[in-house]
Amino acid sequence: MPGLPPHIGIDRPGSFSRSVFHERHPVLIANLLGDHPYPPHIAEALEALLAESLAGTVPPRTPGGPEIHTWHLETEAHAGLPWDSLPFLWAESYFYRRILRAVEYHHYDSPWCGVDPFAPQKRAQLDGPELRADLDAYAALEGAHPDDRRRALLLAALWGNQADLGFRTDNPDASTSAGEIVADDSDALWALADGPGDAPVIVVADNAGREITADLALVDHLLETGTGPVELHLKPHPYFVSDATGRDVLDTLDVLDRDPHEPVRGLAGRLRDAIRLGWLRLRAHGAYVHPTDYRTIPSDLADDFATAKLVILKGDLNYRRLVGDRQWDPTTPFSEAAGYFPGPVAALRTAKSDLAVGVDPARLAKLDADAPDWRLTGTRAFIQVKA
Ligand SMILES: O=P(O)(O)OC[C@@]1(O)O[C@H](CO)[C@@H](O)[C@@H]1O
Repeated sequence: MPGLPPHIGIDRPGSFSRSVFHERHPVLIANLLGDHPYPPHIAEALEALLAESLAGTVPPRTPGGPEIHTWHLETEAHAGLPWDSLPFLWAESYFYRRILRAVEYHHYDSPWCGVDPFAPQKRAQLDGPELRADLDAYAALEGAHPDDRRRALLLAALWGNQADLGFRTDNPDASTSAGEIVADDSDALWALADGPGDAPVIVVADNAGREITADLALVDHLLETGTGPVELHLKPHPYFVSDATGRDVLDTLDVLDRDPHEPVRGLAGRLRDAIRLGWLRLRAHGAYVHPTDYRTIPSDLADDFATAKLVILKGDLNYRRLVGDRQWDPTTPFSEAAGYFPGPVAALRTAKSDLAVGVDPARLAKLDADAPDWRLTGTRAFIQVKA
């Protein structure tokens, strides 16, 4: 779009975005082949997709699945281009769409129809010791001062974004503890969430497992302290390894139900009641798996965003789609980069890609000097608000 910085691409040797394709994706495909007894034709399709994405061009064929018209137009606009020349955001999104095609996720007459290729990885995190520790910490908040509890729930949802399994594909030992918050507009976030009226607060979820668990605890708090309903927006199908779908929310509630801590079981019970009563609305929308940024969201979703009390966008990919996955000067004010968004918006994100906006210039200089890879390690976080 005119007036915006150029897209982040995947062509520059040594860049993070290129490493996602050349280092992360080979591991990702190997994980899928190890996790499932795929028959030869599916294994070959996955290997062919990997080879094509490393050295080939975009074929003219529209990848199957829902919203075929959108994907037809997107494919038409990019067919014949070398993968190397594609914008990072578009290329990644298309890559995951093609994975679903390769594993026949949307093929009604395939036994693999509806089998989430990433389910084994998601299940492992739901059963893992890190989630156990998170739930212990949640239970320990019982009786905490309301301000401390509120802060703890917000920070758990923020740092929960470190647990994204796409990032962990080639960073298995990445830190899982809280790091530095580069921008903290949390007062503005609460001022909006606590505002009067019965318009919903919308939480646009990111990852399943530890992150959605923390998000659900935050949603419960928003329901308890707010004056309107909460909408939790989910992906309509698997995407970017650990992105949360409706199925993942139900699996998470089952895990919470079985927890030894009463406060955790109580959380699950309140959330189930809220869903039944319509206070918590689970929603999915095709726009969340489009290969484009939120400047081009469909009008029905834009209208929902415009009338919400606040939209909380979780995670790095939502951040990339909000401000645009572009070569922004990191000191560009957040309110400028996200100024077009149709309503009040808050981004909660740990930095796991090159993109950053709204960084104070003195802080930027220090971050760049102290830890040149600070944008990529998930150890720096952002809470940014555009009212
Ligand atoms: O949205 P999330 O889960 O926070 O992060 C998505 C992510 O894993 O995908 C991209 C690279 O594959 C990066 O933006 C980031 O590391």
